[in-house]
Amino acid sequence: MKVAIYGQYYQNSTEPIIKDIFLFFKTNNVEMVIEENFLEMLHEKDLVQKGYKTFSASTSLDNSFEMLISIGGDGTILRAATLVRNSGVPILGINAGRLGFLATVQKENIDSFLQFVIDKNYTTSERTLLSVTCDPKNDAIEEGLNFAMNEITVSRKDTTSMITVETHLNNEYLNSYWADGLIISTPTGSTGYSLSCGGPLLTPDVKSLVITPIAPHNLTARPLVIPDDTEIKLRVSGREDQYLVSLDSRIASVKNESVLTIKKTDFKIKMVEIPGETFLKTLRNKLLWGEDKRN
Ligand SMILES: NC(=O)c1ccc[n+]([C@@H]2O[C@H](COP(=O)([O-])OP(=O)(O)OC[C@H]3O[C@@H](n4cnc5c(N)ncnc54)[C@H](O)[C@@H]3O)[C@@H](O)[C@H]2O)c1
Ligand SMILES: Nc1ncnc2c1ncn2[C@@H]1O[C@H](COP(=O)(O)OP(=O)(O)OP(=O)(O)O)[C@@H](O)[C@H]1O
Repeated sequence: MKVAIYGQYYQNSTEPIIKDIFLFFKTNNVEMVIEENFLEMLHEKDLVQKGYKTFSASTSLDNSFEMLISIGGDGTILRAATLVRNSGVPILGINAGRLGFLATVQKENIDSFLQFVIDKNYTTSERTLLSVTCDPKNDAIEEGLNFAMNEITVSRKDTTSMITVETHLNNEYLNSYWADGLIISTPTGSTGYSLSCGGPLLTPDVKSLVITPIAPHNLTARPLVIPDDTEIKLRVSGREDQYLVSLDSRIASVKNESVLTIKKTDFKIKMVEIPGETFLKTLRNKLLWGEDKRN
């Protein structure tokens, strides 16, 4: 068995996690291929021996990998998705961060969870992604990386003034949102930024997207759930020349009046689900459902 290992940061708390993972996989004869920048950080701290094979953003993973293990928080998983791309390699997140909504394995239980991996006793949950193209073309929206697992947003830049987001669905006019911005969220992203702006929660397997305005000044503008095969076109205007487009954690500046076309990608990202660690359990645990002792 071969696994890819990825992390974005090195902190003191990385050491015990790495030790646990490496010892477990070595004992079980699992080959580890490590993302090149992360391996450099581990070498600097003298945490692992030399001689490991590496991968990078430019050498895409293939289906000879059982999975990619992401060490960090949700942000690290979002970045891991840009390494996995359309390879079909599933992602398992070990939560070294704070919330860890997508990173489901707690660092205290690494061994018992990795045993499920060795035994191939896990399922995968397929996540819909969104892609964006810009007309005229915008080099800051990197070709090949123009997709998001959580959401694509447009928002105001360098101003407190609101933007107007003219929105068409399948070429039919929907609305011109007058707001700080607009979020187009996948079901995965529905528990992220969209939730903070009053959007609904979607389970990951729902075939829908959510359009959630960010602080709309039109008080009747509400989050809207649409089928995930909808083509969404946005044209932004505002006082500044440019506005911001975000794809999960990444941002680009786009010129006003450009047309953004957003639709789901033709590939999905697979997230590893360990027995007993379901989305519903994560909802209860991370959103503290059931903590109200009155019921
Ligand atoms: N006001 C907000 O809630 C807000 C604002 C900007 C971005 N975000 C989210 O942050 C993401 C980028 O992450 P980052 O690490 O670069 O930023 P960050 O460091 O600001 O962290 C954002 C927080 O959102 C959580 N998060 C990310 N994806 C999530 C998901 N699918 N479900 C539940 N929680 C999730 C993370 O655990 C983290 O606590 C964006 O995709 C967006 O969803 C949220
Ligand atoms: N490899 C790592 N080793 C140890 N700690 C890490 C590692 N990666 C991330 N962390 C910790 O997690 C924090 C958040 O990481 P990351 O940016 O991946 O997640 P996030 O998007 O902020 O989400 P979350 O709220 O789930 O932590 C970091 O600031 C750090 O404290």
